[in-house]
This record gives sequence, structure tokens and C-alpha cells, in this order.
Amino acid sequence: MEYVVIAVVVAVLLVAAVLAFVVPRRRGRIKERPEKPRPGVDYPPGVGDDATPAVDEQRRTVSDVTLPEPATVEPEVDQQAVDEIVAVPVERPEPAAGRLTRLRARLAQSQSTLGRGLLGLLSRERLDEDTWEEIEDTLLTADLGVTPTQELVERLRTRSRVEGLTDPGQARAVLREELITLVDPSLDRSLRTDRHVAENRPAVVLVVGVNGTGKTTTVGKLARVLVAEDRDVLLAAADTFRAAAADQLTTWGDRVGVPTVRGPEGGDPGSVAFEAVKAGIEQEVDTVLVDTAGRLQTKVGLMDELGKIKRVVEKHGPVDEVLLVLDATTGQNGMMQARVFGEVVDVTGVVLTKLDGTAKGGIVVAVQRELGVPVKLVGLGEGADDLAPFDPEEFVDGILG
Ligand SMILES: Nc1nc2c(ncn2[C@@H]2O[C@H](COP(=O)(O)OP(=O)(O)OP(=O)(O)O)[C@@H](O)[C@H]2O)c(=O)[nH]1
Repeated sequence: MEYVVIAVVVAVLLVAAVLAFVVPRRRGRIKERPEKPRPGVDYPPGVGDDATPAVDEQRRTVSDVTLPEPATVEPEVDQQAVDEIVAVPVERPEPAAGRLTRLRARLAQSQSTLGRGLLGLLSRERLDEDTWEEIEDTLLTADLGVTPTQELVERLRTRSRVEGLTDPGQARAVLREELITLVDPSLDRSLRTDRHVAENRPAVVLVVGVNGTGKTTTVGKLARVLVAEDRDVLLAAADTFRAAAADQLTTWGDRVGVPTVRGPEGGDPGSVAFEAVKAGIEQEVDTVLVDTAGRLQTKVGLMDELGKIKRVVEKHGPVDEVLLVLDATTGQNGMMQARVFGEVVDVTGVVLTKLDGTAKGGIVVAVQRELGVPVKLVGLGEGADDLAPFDPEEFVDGILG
């Protein structure tokens, strides 16, 4: 019996040893078997191939993916910038009345050669031919123009013969009177900017001129004059040649809370002007001010375009004012500009800018004669409120100091 038990144990041990040797080898053989080629990895996938990764491919579980740490730092807010956006401070411009009185010192400064020169000559003890010639030269140098100069000298000669001008006070009074007559106080210098109530449409002002005369600045300053009179104004940036011009105009408008209608750079300026007036009608504003691109009066194509802008705008109704902006420092060239612009767009008023930078105040008379239209506004500086309604008496007083 003992031998039987020993034999069974030996047999069991033998079977266990055989199993321990054979099974791992079989497992090893399974592992070594070459992997099935995978579409998209081992060869380009074809019809019927499974697009998903092989089932036995190792995958990342959700718990393996590292997620970003939740933000603990609050984004920084520039409170000052936010406040500025929320409440853009709207300026309260200076009223237009009496502006020329404030700006008279500028006129006196720039025109002193003319005023003092004339007074000095007229108060001489003897007004001989040489003196009259000097007076004539002084007036011509101030760009008064040949005919107005001859007229003025003739009248002064007559009055000197009749009244005698030896007293400086009297000479000043006579010169003042004659200059005012020459500048012509009878001309209607009012700006037609009132809304057409019966027709339910705004007044339209078109601002034209050659490059750099101060059109955009004038539109901006004029908007301020109107805002100071509690008018609702809308600006049209019909200068589509330069994006900077539209930006400049928008900035002027923003400062006094006036909106600006603008179009794409290089777009049709006529359609910008048309859309602006349309918006002005819809928004029931009082006045639409249209800024146009600077153009040389010699460029026929550009002058035709200006005529077209006016015609397009007039589909809404007649344009109330066409203001020609002239740079007073350009002298006689300004006269050429006045002539050609007048032919193309029927100028109704002149804005003479940069009078603070020239002694050639005589251009006021010359341009009025040339165009047959009055100077309505004068620019006397780069400041936002340095545009004044033109007043002949104030102007002459400024010249005479
Ligand atoms: N001193 C002085 N400078 C002025 C006056 N009016 C305008 N300017 C200056 O003239 C320059 C030209 O003015 P803008 O308004 O840009 O001229 P613009 O006619 O619109 O110019 P373009 O669009 O290029 O044709 C600017 O530097 C203005 O500040 C003025 O009355 N006096």
C-alpha cells in the first residue's frame, strides 16, 4: 500500500512538471505571433477596412488625460479705459457770436504790415505821387487785386483833396470807412444751415477746395459752431481717397457727439454723400456737412466727379451751401481755384483759412470780386474754435489794429 501512495505522488509530480514546462511555451508562441497589419498604419486603407483603430490598440482613458488647472487669476481690467468708452466726454464748443472779436488780436498780428503801413503813409504831411504809389504797392502786396486797389486809391485821393488827411485820427477813420466799403457789408453772409421743416429734410452743406486748404478742419470747426447753437448735425466723409481723412473727420465729430457717415476707402464719394443725406433725413437732423476730397482745379476728371457728387446729393433736394475753402496764404493761385470751382459747383460762400499766417488779407476783397460770392467764414488758427463768421467791420478793425 505504501508503494501505491508513493507511486501516485510521483505520478502527480511528473504530470505537474510536464504542465509547467509545456503551457508557458504555448503562451509564448501566441505572443510571438506576428501582429495583423493595420489599415492606415501598415498600408493605405481601402474599401471595407475599418476606419477605427484596432481593438487591441492601447487607448488613453479619461483618467489618463491631464486637464488644465482651473484659472484662479481674474483677468485684469483697465477700468480707466472702460470708463472712457462708457462716457466719452462731449465737449461744449464756444458760441460763434463774438468769435472774431476774440480772434482780432490774431488778425492784428498777421495784418499789421498792411494796416500800419497804410496808416503811416496816409498820415504823412505831404501825400505826393511817390506816397500814393507806395500806398498802391502796399495794397497790391496784400493781394487786394489790381482793380480794387485802383478804386481804393482813387477814393482816398479824392477824400484827401476834399477833407485833408493830415490828422492821423482822421486818416484812420477815412481808411476804415473806405476799406469797409470795399469789403462790402451789404453782402448776405448768413450760412444756410437751417432744416427745411416743411419738406422734412436737413440743410446740406458741401465743402470743396484743393488739397490741404483746410476742408476737413473747417467741417469739424463748423460742426462745433452748429452744435454750440444746439443743432443736430451729421457729417459725411466723402473723401474716400484717404482713410486718414475720414478718421480725422470722425474724430472731430466724436469730440462734440456728432456722428459721421463714411464709406470704404476708394469707394464712390457720391454714394457716401447720398447715403449721409439719406441718413440725415431718416434721423431728422438739422444739417448734413459733406467733406470732399481735395482736388486740383486743373484735374478735369476730379472736377467732373465733384459735379457728380453734387448732382447725386441733389436727388434728395437742392444743396443749400457750397463752401469753397481757400488757403489765404496761396494768394493769386486761390483766384484761379475760385474761378474753376465756381464754374463746376456754383459756390455760395468762401471760407478763407490760415488768415493768421499771412499779411495778405486783401484776398478777401479779391476773391469776392472774382466769384461774386461773399466770404462767410474765416480760419484764424489751428484751434478747434478758431473759425469765425466773417464780419467786415471787425475784419477791417483787425487790419488797422
Ligand atoms: N494756421 C491755421 N492752420 C489751419 C487753418 N485751417 C486749417 N489749418 C491747418 O491746415 C492743415 C490742413 O488741414 P486739413 O483740414 O487737413 O485740409 P484738407 O483741405 O482737408 O486736406 P486734404 O483732405 O488733403 O485736401 C491742418 O494742419 C490744419 O490744422 C487755419 O485757419 N489756420
